[in-house]
Amino acid sequence: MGPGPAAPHADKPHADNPRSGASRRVRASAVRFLRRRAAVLVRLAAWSAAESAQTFLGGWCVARSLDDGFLRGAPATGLLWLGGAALAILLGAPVVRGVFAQLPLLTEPLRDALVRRSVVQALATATADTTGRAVDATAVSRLTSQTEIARDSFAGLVLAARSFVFVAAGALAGLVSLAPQFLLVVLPPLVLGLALFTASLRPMARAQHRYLDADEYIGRRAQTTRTALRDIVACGTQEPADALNRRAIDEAAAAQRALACWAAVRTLCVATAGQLPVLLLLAATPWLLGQGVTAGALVGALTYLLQALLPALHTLMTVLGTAGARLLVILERLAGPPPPEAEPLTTPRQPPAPASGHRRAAAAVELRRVEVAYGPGARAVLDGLDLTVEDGEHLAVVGPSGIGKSTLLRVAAGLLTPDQGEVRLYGRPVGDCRPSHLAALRALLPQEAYVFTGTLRDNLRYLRPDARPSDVMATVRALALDPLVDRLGGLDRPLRPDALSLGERQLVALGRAHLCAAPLLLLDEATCHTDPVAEATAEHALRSRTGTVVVVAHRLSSALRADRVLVLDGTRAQHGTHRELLGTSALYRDLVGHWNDAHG
Ligand SMILES: Nc1ncnc2c1ncn2[C@@H]1O[C@H](COP(=O)(O)OP(=O)(O)OP(=O)(O)O)[C@@H](O)[C@H]1O
Repeated sequence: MGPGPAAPHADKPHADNPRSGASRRVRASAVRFLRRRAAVLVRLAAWSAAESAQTFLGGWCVARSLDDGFLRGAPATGLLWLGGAALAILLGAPVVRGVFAQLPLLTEPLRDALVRRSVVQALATATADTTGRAVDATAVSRLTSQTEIARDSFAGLVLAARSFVFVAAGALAGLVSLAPQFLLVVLPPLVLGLALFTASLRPMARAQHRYLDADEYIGRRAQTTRTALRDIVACGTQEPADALNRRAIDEAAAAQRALACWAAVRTLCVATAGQLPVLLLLAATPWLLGQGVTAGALVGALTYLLQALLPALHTLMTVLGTAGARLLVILERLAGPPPPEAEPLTTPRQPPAPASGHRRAAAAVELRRVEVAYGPGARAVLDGLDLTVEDGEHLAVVGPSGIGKSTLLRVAAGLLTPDQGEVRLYGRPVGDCRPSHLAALRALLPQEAYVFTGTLRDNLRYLRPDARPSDVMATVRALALDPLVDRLGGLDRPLRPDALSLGERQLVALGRAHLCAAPLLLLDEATCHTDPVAEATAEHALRSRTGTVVVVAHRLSSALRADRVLVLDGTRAQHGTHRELLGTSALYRDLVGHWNDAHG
């Protein structure tokens, strides 16, 4: 009974549309943010321009030291030029200081803006909740670690992007000044690598999103499974729960593989834009020498490529691929709608609003062409089954042993995803319901009643912890549980499950179902160990509460009490009242005959 695993896509973290909307909002906010800080950007560019000069001087001095010094037999001149290159490196120190003085003027306002936004979001979530119970569990993380990560990623991004632009400008200017032919060799692979990298950014960000989503989904599934463990075992739904968890893990593994593939693409881009020019330069040396390019210029060009361009490119691509994607994800989350609610630690107390907003207008259960087979080669247990159970109806399901009655209930409860067909609860496809929604819509009582060590009151209130004492007493009266309460020494005396008979355990579970807020109760031979009087009392009580009851009938009396009976007969299904079915269904007549024989 209670929350069980839902279809794997039931609580997928983000739909596509909210995300693209969030991307747009992030872009617009980023443009506004940078526009307002144009002065800082100009100062940053001014300091970075000095970095261009430093890069330019580095290669140029090396070239001169060879051409005008060492290769001409004038080592003193060569050393002088190398001293110039060293001086350029030393001059880099104040440049770095100047850049870092400007950087906080960009990163701190971003952090402040993100903190402000997180607080507003958390307050909006809390104030929008009229029950006063809403807790945005991610708010603290957004306020602390996520904003810090965003700030650090942004700082890294600014540093890397700025450095690449100005270093590349200095290096390209140096190459042209040494020999314009260098551009013919260096530019094509550089442009190709950068274009490839730019094209891969969007899918790389998508892969990062997918991985984070999958990772978070595993976390939520682990929490859900841990919370619902007792119920999963009690309902015998370990297999579907296991399958869902496996699917979540497989998805995370696939997402991580995809991410690794994009990391490989990034390496290819670095190789194309950064290392291929070096190779081409070496290969083109005879041609370049033929063009009158000097040996010093060649070494200077290699200095530009190896000392300046390649490290800047490598840093840019790594930072964009990792910190950039992280920053994008965090900004989109902060700009988008609040993240999906974590699975509740306890079963929700009230059913959520139905999808259509017309609970009474939608059928409680709708099955359309539902097919279920346990395994690829296995015979279909349910084959193209159509079934509508109206809200407020009481349906009994009958059929020979092993025909698929429990399967039908598990499908209707959203615990078993059919191979084909559609299942709706109150108008909403079960696949679209999060486990918490499913738990609020329906309660499934299996034959093996689940009772835990604790008081009888706790056991009864398990699916509705906030039930008032008067509600509990109403349930005790409705199900005639007084003798059991007396025997146990009161509602608040601890009970031991193994000290209860199977029938008593079923009574406790039935009481729990009576007290819970779910409008749909699915009873899978949940009264088989109770005596016929207790069964009749329980069914009457469950039926008297507002809602729908579907019962896998253990006795003929259950079928007689129902509004309608569904007879499962192999792949065929017939329904009607008891009287109608006696006339139309030979199988039903057999079952009734068997029940009559068995019970005199
Ligand atoms: N997890 C499973 N794996 C493989 N086969 C299964 C599984 N669960 C049920 N089956 C098979 O599916 C068929 C229908 O089982 P189901 O429990 O739905 O029948 P039932 O009508 O409820 O039976 P009973 O009245 O005996 O409880 C049976 O043949 C059963 O062996």
